[in-house]
Amino acid sequence: MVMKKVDLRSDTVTKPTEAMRAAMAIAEVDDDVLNFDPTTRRLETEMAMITGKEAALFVPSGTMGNLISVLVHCDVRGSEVILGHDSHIFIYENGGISTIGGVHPRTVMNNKDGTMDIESIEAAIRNKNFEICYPTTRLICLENSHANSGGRCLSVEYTDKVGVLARKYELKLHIDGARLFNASIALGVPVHRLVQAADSVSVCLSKGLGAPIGSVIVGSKSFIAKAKILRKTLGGGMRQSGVLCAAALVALQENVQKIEGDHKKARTLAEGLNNIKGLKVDLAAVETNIVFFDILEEANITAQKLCNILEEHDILLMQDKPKRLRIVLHHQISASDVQFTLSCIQKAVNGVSQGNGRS
Ligand SMILES: Cc1ncc(COP(=O)(O)O)c(C=O)c1O
Ligand SMILES: C[C@@H](O)[C@H](N)C(=O)O
Repeated sequence: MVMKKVDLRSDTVTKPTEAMRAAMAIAEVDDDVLNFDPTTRRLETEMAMITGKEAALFVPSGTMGNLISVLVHCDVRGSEVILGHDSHIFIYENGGISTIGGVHPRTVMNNKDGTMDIESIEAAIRNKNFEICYPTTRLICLENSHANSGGRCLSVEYTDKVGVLARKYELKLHIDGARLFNASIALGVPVHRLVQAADSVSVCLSKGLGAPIGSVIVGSKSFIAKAKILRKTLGGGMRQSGVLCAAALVALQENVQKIEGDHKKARTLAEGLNNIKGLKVDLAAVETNIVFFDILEEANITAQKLCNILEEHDILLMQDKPKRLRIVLHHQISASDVQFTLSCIQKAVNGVSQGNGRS
């Protein structure tokens, strides 16, 4: 019997549901480069409506969504983007905005809650009177929810303030909204209101929404027109993309309502971990589906060793640092999976002899 893996490495690991596969099989498709694929257009129309933006564009990944967005806003040589020192764009996207786009990053420290101090953002904006030396600031990037802060949510009030600052200096605002639906559900704020201040947003379909592939960038019609050309330049123009978008449409119908449950499972897991001697969780940081936990010295086990022990029980986690691990909940993790994981971690950390332990 093949044991089901409890895959907690990320919310990017979900498999397409039967409903998604059925929709993919019968999707109405056409060439989305030569004209438009009807199913892709349906998804883009739906996402523009949900986010309150004029237009949308389906892209293969969140990394490409962010890259295209930054490069459209910073289309002049010598451009600079202000972004968090712990942002996904700065840390995990191979420096693409610079290596491909020639855009200069200007990092501002992220606070524990994923925000950047407004004053620090303003201080980082270049003085145009010294352009003989300075790059030109053209864009500010936020990330909501903020992955490396543990999935913390940026409030609509904060986002609006950054929007006011951007407009004050005639800058654009992009939001990396890979987990925007998680932030919306956690805050109880509609998606369109949460991103109202943004000129562009990149939303992942392949994370908490559970679609197998893709992201959507949204913005003005002129922004999306430029983005579509740049997507083709980067090799992201897809032909019958409706096969993929059909699954994403199912995800929008079926999985948004499951996100709150993911957050509850994350909370249960976080509280359970925090009750295990030798482990520490910042419970205040657990606002959505991501849980970071630290292994204390008294536990006398490394993150890698714990990952290895858990893998023997078909539980997969991602190591963040030598004594820190990350767990990401998604709709294919059950409440019993959470309890089984807690039980296995308890035994591994407390050094209890390992049985399979699985009911
Ligand atoms: C906050 C954030 N932004 C962007 C991305 C990039 O998405 P993708 O993996 O689809 O390139 C990820 C993770 O993958 C992410 O966690
Ligand atoms: C690792 C990172 O790139 C990915 N976005 C994740 O959160 O799993």
